[in-house]
Amino acid sequence: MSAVASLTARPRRSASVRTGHPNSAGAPRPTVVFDLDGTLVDTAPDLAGSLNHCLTLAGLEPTTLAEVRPDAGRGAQAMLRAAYARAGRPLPVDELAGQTARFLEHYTANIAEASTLYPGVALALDRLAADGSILAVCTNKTEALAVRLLDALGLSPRFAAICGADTFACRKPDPVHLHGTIDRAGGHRAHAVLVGDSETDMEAARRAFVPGILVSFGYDAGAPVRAMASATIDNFGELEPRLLDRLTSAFIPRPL
Ligand SMILES: O=C(O)COP(=O)(O)O
Ligand SMILES: [Mg+2]
Repeated sequence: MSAVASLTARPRRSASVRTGHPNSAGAPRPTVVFDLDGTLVDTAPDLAGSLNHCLTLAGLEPTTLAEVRPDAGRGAQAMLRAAYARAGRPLPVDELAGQTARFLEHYTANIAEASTLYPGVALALDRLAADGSILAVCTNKTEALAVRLLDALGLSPRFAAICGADTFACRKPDPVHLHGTIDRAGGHRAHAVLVGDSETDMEAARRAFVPGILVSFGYDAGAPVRAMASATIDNFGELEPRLLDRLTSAFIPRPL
């Protein structure tokens, strides 16, 4: 039998029921959980815009996108701390608190001005959904900001669950966040993967006993993170059902 014939002979998964239990053909439906910043969406331009809004009001020079990008997935406080450090200016606790509130207010109002989907995201989500995968988002943005961004980009209806840093008691890398997302999506923990761009994501996957797929184009894809990943993809064309089947069927958690 040719490779094509053997693939087409494989039972198709039913996309009609939102549950992780096997469909009538007996095939388990994979749950594909995505990180947001640096994985589905390049949010660095809008994050840099909000950071520069804060820096300018504090009398500091604006920072460049290249300087912001490595910290773009680490939250507002990390970006502010790094920018003040680059400028050689101390950042007392009360100023950090005020600047964080200012950052979030500006970012909420400008969340989808210059943020863009990474190439191939929409097609990959179509393809995975057509194959019967359950799709979900697990991000360390707050849930409200994540929903706001995904709404603005027209992506929200594609996901069975969108869970943020404040959805559960714990956030990534705590496995509670990833397990809760899978559960809320109606998925099955033994047939799930996490697609992410950072050490936080790969650590969350490892602690949740779920394969972690690293995207090499995100904000944090250095050698240490690659070593933690079960697989690395260079574009969304590589996120294929065959890869998910291979990872979920042969997954042996790495030792702690
Ligand atoms: O906003 C953050 O802190 C990071 O968001 P992410 O988990 O979607 O990368
Ligand atoms: Mg990220």
